[in-house]
Amino acid sequence: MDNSFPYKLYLVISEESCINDHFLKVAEQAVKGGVDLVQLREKNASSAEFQHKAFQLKEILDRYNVPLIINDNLKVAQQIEAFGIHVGTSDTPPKQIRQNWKKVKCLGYSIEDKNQLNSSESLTSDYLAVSPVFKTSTKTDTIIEWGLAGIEEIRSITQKPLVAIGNMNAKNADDVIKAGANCIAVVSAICAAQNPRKAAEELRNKIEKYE
Ligand SMILES: Cc1ncc(COP(=O)(O)OP(=O)(O)O)c(N)n1
Ligand SMILES: Cc1nc(C(=O)O)sc1CCOP(=O)(O)O
Ligand SMILES: [Mg+2]
Repeated sequence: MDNSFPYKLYLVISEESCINDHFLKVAEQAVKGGVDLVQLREKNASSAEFQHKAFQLKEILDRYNVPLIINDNLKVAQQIEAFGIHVGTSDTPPKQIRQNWKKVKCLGYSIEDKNQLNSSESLTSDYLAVSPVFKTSTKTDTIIEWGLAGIEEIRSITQKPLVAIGNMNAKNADDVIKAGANCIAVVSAICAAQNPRKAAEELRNKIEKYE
């Protein structure tokens, strides 16, 4: 498998998803617990607010050498010199991102349909997100639910690193890794936890058993 994507536990964070503490504190605790990649996903913020939050978050993550991915917004990603960007089928397509951001180090793309898998958009991406593995109330504008069989099928078609997202938690993380995912991405399992560090540790331990 591709060494250029060594990440195993991916936190997708927003200010509003952090219900028990400030999002910057949640992110730092999550990193201490074993998160090794973070995405800032602010669907309702203005670009200026998004950029401000991203700067603050990047300052913390840089101390731990944990890369920051920006959701959707190429300008914000470039302005804060993020590690990368995640886009889906309704966003700026990956090839266009590459053309406009030559220095992008990590480009993620959501897979909602098998037909996307051998497309040039997927081929130019650094990882593919299985979107979603299981239905989740955190994001409801999705099409299907891949399930474990879906991960296995995607795994048989592509060699790209696969990120599993959608209702991921410490109970299902091992099955998802066994099915062929390389990395688990979570929102609520960490952002809504009473103790984000402990929640991250639990997930990390589960994942590492299958490394
Ligand atoms: C790691 C990861 N996987 C999937 C998504 C979803 O992206 P997208 O389909 O573009 O939906 P929005 O997040 O923009 O609502 C993601 N953000 N991160
Ligand atoms: C940001 C995101 N993208 C998804 C996709 O299916 O592409 S599901 C999702 C939210 C995942 O939240 P939780 O861990 O709380 O289920
Ligand atoms: Mg998007």
